[in-house]
Amino acid sequence: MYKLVLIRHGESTWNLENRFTGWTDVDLTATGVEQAKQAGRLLKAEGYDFDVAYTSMLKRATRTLWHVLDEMDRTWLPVVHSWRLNERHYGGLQGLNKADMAKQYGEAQVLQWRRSYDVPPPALEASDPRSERSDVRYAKLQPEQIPLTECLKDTVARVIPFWEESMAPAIKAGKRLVVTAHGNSIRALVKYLDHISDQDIVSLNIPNGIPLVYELDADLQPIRHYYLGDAAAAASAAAAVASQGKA
Ligand SMILES: O=C(O)[C@H](O)COP(=O)(O)O
Repeated sequence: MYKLVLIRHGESTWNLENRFTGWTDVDLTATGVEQAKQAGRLLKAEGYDFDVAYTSMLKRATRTLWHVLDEMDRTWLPVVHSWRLNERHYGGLQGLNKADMAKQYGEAQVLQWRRSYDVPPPALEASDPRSERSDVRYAKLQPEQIPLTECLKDTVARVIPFWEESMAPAIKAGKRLVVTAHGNSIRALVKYLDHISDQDIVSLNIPNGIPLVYELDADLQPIRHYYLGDAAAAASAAAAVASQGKA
């Protein structure tokens, strides 16, 4: 049996301000730092250890990983960064307040933008100053690989090749992985692993900074999954994420 640990980054400045973030590179708040440290302490206390860490190209996930590894005295572990683990690109919504958008366009529209499987939010213009197409960290990508918007289906389409090419082979080679990523890149992976339908994925929300453990069989099929620590607190934190789109 293999174990895979997934952690959504701790609270970010734009989580606190309730703004659509996507690929915008915002930092953790003091609360987010504490959540990340707490995740590391919990993992250590529960006897977890890792051989390799995976994270995105964004600082809220990267710093979360650093705090986790620091608490575990594992700052020397190899770290793999991939743009494929970045948050879902939120297109023209990036920077806008979720509750304001619900007031202006209605909660049903915001729910569709946030959670529908295959309807993307309005796209950014490639020339929009918010576009990441000229960001040096993505210089090795083709411009078309840098999204101007994404629905979850698009995020699945970039996360799963990385799972298959890098993460899954590492797990099968006996490496213990910790992954710090984002609400929707984790939803993409979880949808794939648990074979969640396009309808049921709408109601899945991932809380900040709580380790989500997957136990996987020899074929990497999930046996069970659970949040470490207080299950009720994890459920209420996930419900709070769902509520961010209310007017
Ligand atoms: O990009 C964002 O705004 C958040 O990290 C995830 O947002 P969501 O829960 O609204 O999809």
